[in-house]
Amino acid sequence: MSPHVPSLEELHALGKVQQPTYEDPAELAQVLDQLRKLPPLVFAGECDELRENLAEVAEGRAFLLQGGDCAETFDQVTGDNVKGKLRVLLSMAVVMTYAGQVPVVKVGRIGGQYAKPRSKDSETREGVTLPAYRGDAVNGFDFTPEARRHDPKRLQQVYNASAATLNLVRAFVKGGFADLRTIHSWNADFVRNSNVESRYEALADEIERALAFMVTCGVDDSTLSGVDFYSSHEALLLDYEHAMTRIDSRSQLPYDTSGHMVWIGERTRQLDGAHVELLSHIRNPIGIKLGPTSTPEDALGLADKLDPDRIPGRISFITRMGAANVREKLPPLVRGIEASGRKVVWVCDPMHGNTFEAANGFKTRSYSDVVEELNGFFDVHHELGTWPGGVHVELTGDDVTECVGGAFQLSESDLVNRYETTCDPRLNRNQSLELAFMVAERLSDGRIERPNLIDEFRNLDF
Ligand SMILES: O=C[C@H](O)[C@H](O)COP(=O)(O)O
Ligand SMILES: C=C(OP(=O)(O)O)C(=O)O
Ligand SMILES: [Mn+2]
Repeated sequence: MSPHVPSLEELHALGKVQQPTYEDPAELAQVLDQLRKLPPLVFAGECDELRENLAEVAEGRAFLLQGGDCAETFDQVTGDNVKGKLRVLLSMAVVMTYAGQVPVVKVGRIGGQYAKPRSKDSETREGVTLPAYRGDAVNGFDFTPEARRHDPKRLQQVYNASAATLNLVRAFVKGGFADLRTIHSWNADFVRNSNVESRYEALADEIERALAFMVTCGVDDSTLSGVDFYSSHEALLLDYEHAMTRIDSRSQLPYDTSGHMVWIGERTRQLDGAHVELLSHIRNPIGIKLGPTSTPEDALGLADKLDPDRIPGRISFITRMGAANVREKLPPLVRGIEASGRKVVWVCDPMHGNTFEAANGFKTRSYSDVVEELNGFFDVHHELGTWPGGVHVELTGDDVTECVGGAFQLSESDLVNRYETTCDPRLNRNQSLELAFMVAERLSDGRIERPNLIDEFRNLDF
């Protein structure tokens, strides 16, 4: 490894925030040795390509859609599950591209999102206290001492599960599943009679007609058959991310090859901490979560440390203020960064600042709070003249009942029906598509200054 990347020991010496505690260091060392020998999961060139796409977002010429599970699990690595998530993300992207008239950069919280930071180290049920579940990368969800033990062999399973997922994602997005001409079939088994369903069907009809027209006119339709889709996860486990960091043979620069984009969470963004240090050395595009306690100085310090050369597309600030805070807390951060002359990607995570416990004990979020935070995000950027670059959401392709509200007006008493997440509540398929229509409306309602694709099209030299 390049002398520029600190050793694992040096990183751990900077602190062990949110890290597992393993009983047997030799067992961990053996797993990490194995991981270091395995092939990269993504290629450095793909990370560069995503960074270039994100540079377009930073310039206001594209929009980022980043979404997927809060916590992926090993037993959900199935064809149907991966297909379901991809289907909802691609449908959302189509809605935003067509109705919002903006190119959409598509990034999944997928193929690596297996480790979770927690607010408490332990969990107590009926008088029994055990270590908290920290994601399948660290321990098991079952409430038993065996399952909750931190097991380093799980890191090998993270690699295997990520490889299987990414393999299928690549096959789907390039192998015909994402072909725009099949857009109707993506949601053929939609929950019937919903307002979202009919809006989606109408939009799909319009797109079909537009495509048929293009093809009739002789426009080359080969570009319709596949899309670019990238993977991302929180770079939480230093052991794993360090082991997956490799020197790119073309550039001799280090990349974290566990995913295309990695982000630093709200709980691990300490400027002098190990996570910021490791990510300052890798060349992937980086996300940085910023919660309501973030100051402009925090954001500037992180930007300077993680992107001293101001590489376009390198940094995305993923703000997660909460619906009640966004209008007050976001503007100083945006002003501070803009005043430094930096062009970053501003992304709204409308999930993590809006979690609450329902009366029946389920951890949930209200769809209306999610929309409220997004509206605040769009309004703030509109007022400051900056580009609201993207949205980062926790969602699933299934018809789960984890967040309240939305088209079907899920109530707290509905949560029990299909509550399947192992960590945070996710938007279901209807709620996700509803959100995509809402975002598309905000992007195209004329309030936000942006390139007009129709004008650009008119000026094309045929
Ligand atoms: O996904 C984010 C965090 O891991 C999660 O919100 C923490 O949840 P907790 O407060 O239940 O630990
Ligand atoms: C842990 C997460 O978020 P945050 O770091 O913003 O709390 C997450 O994205 O699941
Ligand atoms: Mn989460």
